[in-house]
Amino acid sequence: MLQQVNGHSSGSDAQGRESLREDLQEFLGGEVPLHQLDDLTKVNPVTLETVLRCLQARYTADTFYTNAGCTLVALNPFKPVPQLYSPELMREYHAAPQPQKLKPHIFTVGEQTYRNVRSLIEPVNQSIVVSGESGAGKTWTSRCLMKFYAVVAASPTSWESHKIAERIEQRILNSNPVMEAFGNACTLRNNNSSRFGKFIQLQLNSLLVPRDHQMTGAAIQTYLLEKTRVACQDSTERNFHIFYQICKGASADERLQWHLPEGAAFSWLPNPERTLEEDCFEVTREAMLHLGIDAPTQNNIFQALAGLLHLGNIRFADSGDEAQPCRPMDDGAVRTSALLLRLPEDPLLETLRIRTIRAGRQQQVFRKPCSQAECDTRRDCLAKLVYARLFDWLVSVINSSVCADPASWTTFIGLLDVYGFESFPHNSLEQLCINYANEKLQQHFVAHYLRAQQDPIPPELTRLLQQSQDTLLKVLFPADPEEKSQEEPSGQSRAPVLTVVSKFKASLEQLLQVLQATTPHYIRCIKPNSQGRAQALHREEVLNQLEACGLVETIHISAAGFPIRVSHRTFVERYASLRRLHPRAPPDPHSPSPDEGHSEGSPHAEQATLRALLQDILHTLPALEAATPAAPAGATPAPVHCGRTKVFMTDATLELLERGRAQVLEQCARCIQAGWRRHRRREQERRRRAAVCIQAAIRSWLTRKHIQRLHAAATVIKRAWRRWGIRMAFLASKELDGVEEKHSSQAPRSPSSFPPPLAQTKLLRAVTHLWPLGLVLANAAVGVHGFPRKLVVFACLQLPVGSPSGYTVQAQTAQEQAGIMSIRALPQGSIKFHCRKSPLRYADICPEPLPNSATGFNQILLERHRLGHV
Ligand SMILES: Nc1ncnc2c1ncn2[C@@H]1O[C@H](COP(=O)(O)OP(=O)(O)OP(=O)(O)O)[C@@H](O)[C@H]1O
Repeated sequence: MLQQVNGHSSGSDAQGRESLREDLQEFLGGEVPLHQLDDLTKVNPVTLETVLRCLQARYTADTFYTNAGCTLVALNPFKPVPQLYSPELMREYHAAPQPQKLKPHIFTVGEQTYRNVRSLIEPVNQSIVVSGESGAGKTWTSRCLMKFYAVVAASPTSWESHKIAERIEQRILNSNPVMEAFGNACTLRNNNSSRFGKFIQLQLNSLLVPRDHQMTGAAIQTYLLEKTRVACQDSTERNFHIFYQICKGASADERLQWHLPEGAAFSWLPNPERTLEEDCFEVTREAMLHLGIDAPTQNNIFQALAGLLHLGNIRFADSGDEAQPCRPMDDGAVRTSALLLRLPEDPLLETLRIRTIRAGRQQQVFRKPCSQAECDTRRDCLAKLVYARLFDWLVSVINSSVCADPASWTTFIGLLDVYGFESFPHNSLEQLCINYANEKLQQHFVAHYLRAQQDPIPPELTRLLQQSQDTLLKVLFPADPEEKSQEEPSGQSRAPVLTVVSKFKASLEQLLQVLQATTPHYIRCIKPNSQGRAQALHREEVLNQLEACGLVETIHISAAGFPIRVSHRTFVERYASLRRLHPRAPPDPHSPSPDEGHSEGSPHAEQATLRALLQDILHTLPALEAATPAAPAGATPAPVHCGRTKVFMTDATLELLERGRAQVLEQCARCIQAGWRRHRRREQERRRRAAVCIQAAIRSWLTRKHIQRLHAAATVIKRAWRRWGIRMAFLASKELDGVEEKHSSQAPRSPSSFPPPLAQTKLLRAVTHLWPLGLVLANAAVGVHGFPRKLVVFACLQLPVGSPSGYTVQAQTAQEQAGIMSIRALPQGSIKFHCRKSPLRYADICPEPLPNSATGFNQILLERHRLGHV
């Protein structure tokens, strides 16, 4: 039953029984299934066997990444798992509040480094050391990490800067196929094995948007290209991919031009019949084009490579006489090689066969024919020299294409893809344990490898290549006198060897210096089987790798120890704000201060102050733990120890501190926001009041001005109106008087016609008081006629009845009467009737009534002589 439950096959051997016992234990104990253990530190007990079983269970469940304390273990799936590297997943890890809570992944490491850079905690720059044996997946991992940064560190600002970033990212990704074509080869262990070490510095810029770092460029540094592979390959392996690519992918024209006929055999091109997915010439060409290597330059490069292939076909036959140079077995190979490398044929042959020796004080030159073996070595050396320079040149071209201006980047994340051997940047105590086995291997490797690389270059080879007419070779081998003197140090035969070694040492030291100034992260790639088969984990092979990399020791140290170590200063700088959460009571003034006894500013005083602050911070930990929602009651306190210069803690403690810090920062942010809002509101209110004040002042000023203008205008109008009124009154009175005078001058004057002053007064009174009655009577169309009417009128007007002939009330037609509004008797004896309409011009529009005149209506004179007709 157990076998069915756990899916293990039965076996009679001891291993099978052991396995069964463990299964039983696991089953009865109800432990978490092994494949669900995300961290190898949780495996109990931590032994090679249990770690291996856990990895195996996870591998079977298609779970390829597992944490091992500070290291991420990556099992090579040996099959495409697209959903594991999709941009969506990259974004998910990037957006997660706590990526370490997600499933272990290289994106967790990538995101952690990116966040560390953004947090600006020293050391800000980060490095990821990807290690593992050949074929374990280091290059794949580095490539995925580059893609991850290309996605998450893309510019979100302007469209233009986004495009620039995209272009740079594309170039960085394009450098991969080129580097792999020229630097990778199919080996026994890996079809696409990197034959060089690589440190990629991804340059990030935070100048545009602080705290949002974007990838602005990259710099690639390569180490120890295995150039011997150009001329010496194992019969089961292959040369660098690029040689196969040009032989298989060249067009008919190119074949002609490069002298690569179909099916041609080259001794430096073993296993040409094996076609790999890496033999993609078009992809390499396309990528080269994107990196700025144009078609003619590419042509030049491929022609030189074809020249090297033909060089490899040159075979020498022993002359049998030491004094005679060896004879080439195939003149055609020499000719074609010289043609493609654009070298003079005879000097090429001579350089390969004859050694020049300078000796004596006068530096006399001796020419010594080489043995057949020496000729072969010189030929190989020539090829290696050309290929190594070409590779370096390519790297420099890639760098000039992807490297950002130093002023445009502030931080970097370094990806170290170390091949074949281990190279951790820090060699502290646990690294000594972890890497002990690796150091042994590395020692062996370096000793072995360096011996193979100690490529003395005969100076005549360099001189020969400087004679080439080929544009590319001229660039690779400039006739530089300085270089010449370096490579030809007047007969000191060991000097070139020392130069090569010291160059490698210097570049390695430089790399270690760079790494030591960064925060390192480790990814350990494990190869489940050497055949590259999916779903197959060979226990022995994996066990060897686990042992070699000291993974169990790493887990022990991570589980039992304190993998996080931070200097006092950094710790205080980062977590000082935690004291806000739980401030301690002020110190007793009578108790001695921590720096008492130390002079101010002295290192001791500073250390004492730091320690006091440190203790304050550490005292907040229990409260922080209690505030954690998931914390079980009575949980053990977070493990942390304060050393002499550093604070030692576990991942859990770090997480707790970080959570507390985030809480404080949030509170501070809220406080700042509230303060800012208050300040902004006050400022707005102040501005509003000021605006109202200004508006009121302007309005009152405008109103005053308006009123002043109205006043001035009114004065002008008043004056004009008065003048006009006076004029109109004058004109009206003149007009009325003129008409009257005219009539009076025409009428015969008798003494009785002049009423006495009393009559005049009465008449005026009549006009004033009785005219409405008179008006009524005068207008009465019916009832009163003839004399009675006349009498009524005269009585109304109180005119002297004795002189009725003196006044006449004219009877008018009905239409004319309708227009009469008033009657006026004038002393001269005439009566004026005011009508609605009048032919008079000025009297009608006179604004002010004259004294003794009716207002508002026209006046019509009744002529005296016509009064009799009434
Ligand atoms: N995560 C992965 N998913 C799918 N296949 C992978 C993965 N990692 C590695 N591989 C496969 O394993 C092969 C070897 O990987 P890679 O070239 O990265 O190994 P390496 O450690 O760089 O080897 P070397 O040191 O020889 O260069 C790849 O060609 C690929 O087929």
